[in-house]
Amino acid sequence: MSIVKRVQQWATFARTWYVYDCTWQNPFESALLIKTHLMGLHKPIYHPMTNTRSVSTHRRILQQPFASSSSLIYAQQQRNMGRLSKVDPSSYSEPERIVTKHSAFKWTVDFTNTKLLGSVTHQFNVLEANLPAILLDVRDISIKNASILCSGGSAIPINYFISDPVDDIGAKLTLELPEGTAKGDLLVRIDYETSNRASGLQWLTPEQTLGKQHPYLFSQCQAIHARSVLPCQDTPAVKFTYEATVEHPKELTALMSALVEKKETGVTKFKQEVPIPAYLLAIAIGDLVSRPLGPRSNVWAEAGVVEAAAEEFSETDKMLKTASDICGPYVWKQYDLLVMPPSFPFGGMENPCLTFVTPTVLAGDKSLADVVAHEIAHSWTGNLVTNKNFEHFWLNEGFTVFVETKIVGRLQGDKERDFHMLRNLTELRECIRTQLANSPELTKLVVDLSNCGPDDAFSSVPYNKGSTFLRYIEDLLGGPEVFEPFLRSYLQKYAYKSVVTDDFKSALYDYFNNTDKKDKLTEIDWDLWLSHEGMPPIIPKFDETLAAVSQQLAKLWSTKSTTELRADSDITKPISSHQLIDFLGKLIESSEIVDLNAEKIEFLESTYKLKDTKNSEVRFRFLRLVIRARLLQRIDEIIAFANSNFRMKFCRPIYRDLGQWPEAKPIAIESFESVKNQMMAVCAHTIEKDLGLK
Ligand SMILES: CC/C=C\C/C=C\CC(O)/C=C/C=C/C=C\[C@@H](O)CCCC(=O)O
Ligand SMILES: [Zn+2]
Repeated sequence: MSIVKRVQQWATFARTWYVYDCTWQNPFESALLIKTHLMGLHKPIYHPMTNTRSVSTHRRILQQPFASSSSLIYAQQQRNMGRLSKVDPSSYSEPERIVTKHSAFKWTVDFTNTKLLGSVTHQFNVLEANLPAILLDVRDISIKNASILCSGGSAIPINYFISDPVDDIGAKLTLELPEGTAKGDLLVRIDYETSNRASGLQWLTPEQTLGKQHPYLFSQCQAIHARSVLPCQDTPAVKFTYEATVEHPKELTALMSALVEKKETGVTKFKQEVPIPAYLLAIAIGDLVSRPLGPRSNVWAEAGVVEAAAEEFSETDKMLKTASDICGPYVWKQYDLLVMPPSFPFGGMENPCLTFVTPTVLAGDKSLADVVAHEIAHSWTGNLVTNKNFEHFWLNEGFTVFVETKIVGRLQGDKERDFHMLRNLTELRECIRTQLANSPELTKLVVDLSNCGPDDAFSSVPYNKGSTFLRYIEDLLGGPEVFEPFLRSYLQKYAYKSVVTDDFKSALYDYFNNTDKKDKLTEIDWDLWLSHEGMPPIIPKFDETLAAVSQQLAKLWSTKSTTELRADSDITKPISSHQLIDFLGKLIESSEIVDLNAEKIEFLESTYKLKDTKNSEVRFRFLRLVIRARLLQRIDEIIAFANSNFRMKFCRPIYRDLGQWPEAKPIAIESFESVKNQMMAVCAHTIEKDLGLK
């Protein structure tokens, strides 16, 4: 073997080794020194915490690209070794030692290079004397400089390095502190820039926008993508206020999850005075206009869609008032909506002061505007009382769906409220049967994220199993009259804080312990609800009037032939779009559908006028039935829908279904490869896994 080849082998092994253990805590240290020498780095390297002299060498080595084949092994090692935070398995930051109180961003938005350039100044509260270093989360962030800002205005540069990359999590930024750092306030400024592959940002070219004239930028930080936008304590255990100065093309409008402080040509200043977790940081910049929705609400969108959006979301203020009646005062001052480009990966995102909402809910008849009720509810459940880490995500989402259904109940009646819950259960069954078929542990209400990134754990379980649990408790304790006052007291008790499930449990016991409901509490099997897999162990008694219709239709269409159906007048009785959605969802669930062929599909399509439906929930379910019927002649239509929006709720199951259909799979893969660059990282990454490409 030539010496060159031998050196190459060593180099490959050495790169793997860095990935395996970057902290020099094992007997291979001397081997590492030899290998780094062979790689041409020529300088010995030292443990980063004990020798600051060689920090520049660390940086050279630790910012090397990491071998992806070994990074997964590394991720497990890293988690098993307990190096990720105890408070939050998805974060390196150490909220038990230091917390961020306030952050000030100064960003220049560079559309040419698709980067944010600038700085963040964090105001920390140091909780431990002599803290050796501040650990922050980063992902694809390039640090230019870091310094401590002194009260007199001077800046002391500090050493820093990035290490310990973990698949789907990011890496650790260590900012070394001078010896004897005291407890209390500490200001640290970091100059940095984002990468053009930042997982939390999406940059659209003018051609990818509705107006085709200007570029567009938006963020999606939940669950742990804020770390690709700025170095931060990217854990919901930490909440901070923020201010931002954003320099952007002067013809565009900049919006953030905050109040606008000042608007000048090409510079917008923002302020968020309510402490938020990093995942609620949000920014959008584009050619945007607005229409008023109420005294504290506007809807923002590209001009081509703003009128339709204003009409669709005209109930926003009513929903806000109803939510305040249920939950307490609205503390965020403004509640605006921003209609996103179709590639936004979720239905809605509860960014404070500015909910992001997918254009796929613009059905033309307000039938999908429940998403807004959901995002409004987050103003209390999630944004005010926040899960401490994403293992307890059900505290955000289960509570939010629970409040959302209460808003629906107040505005549309209890029958609609219960139908909403029952539709959610249809979705949950489908999710457990398909998406989570091979991950039963993710069907638990409280999940273990020590070996799994939050994006991979995301499903409708925390939403629908969580809200079912709360409805069960509400019914058990005597209904809304008894439970809603408790809900308000819980929200008040933990407002501005982050919680785990035990906090909810103790609030519940504290509240009801001295009442006649005390004995009822003993009936709750917490372990069964929180830690067991599968559907909710108890389904509360819901009003089934509206669901009975969709149930009956699903039964007819799954058991009867097309000829029999043509003669059945029951199938043509008028139904609501929600009943149509639930009926199609139940049909998808049926283990057998008699005569599922082109003729039946066409009859279904004509009976319910599905060809020109604007309702994305309807179209999505119908096309899944087309896939189930294996109608290859309609593949273009299926793919066109999957690629018309990258809301993961729709495109993931469609791509997954296509991946299980041998004749369609190559077409699906080819289509996915051709559009994946237009998807947000989270969407491309999960579909890649669904299609078995990763
Ligand atoms: C148990 C799961 C643990 C962690 C997952 C948390 C977040 C993961 C993630 O990928 C981000 C989710 C963001 C969701 C935002 C909005 C949803 O309410 C949308 C629901 C789906 C839809 O309607 O499109
Ligand atoms: Zn939500």
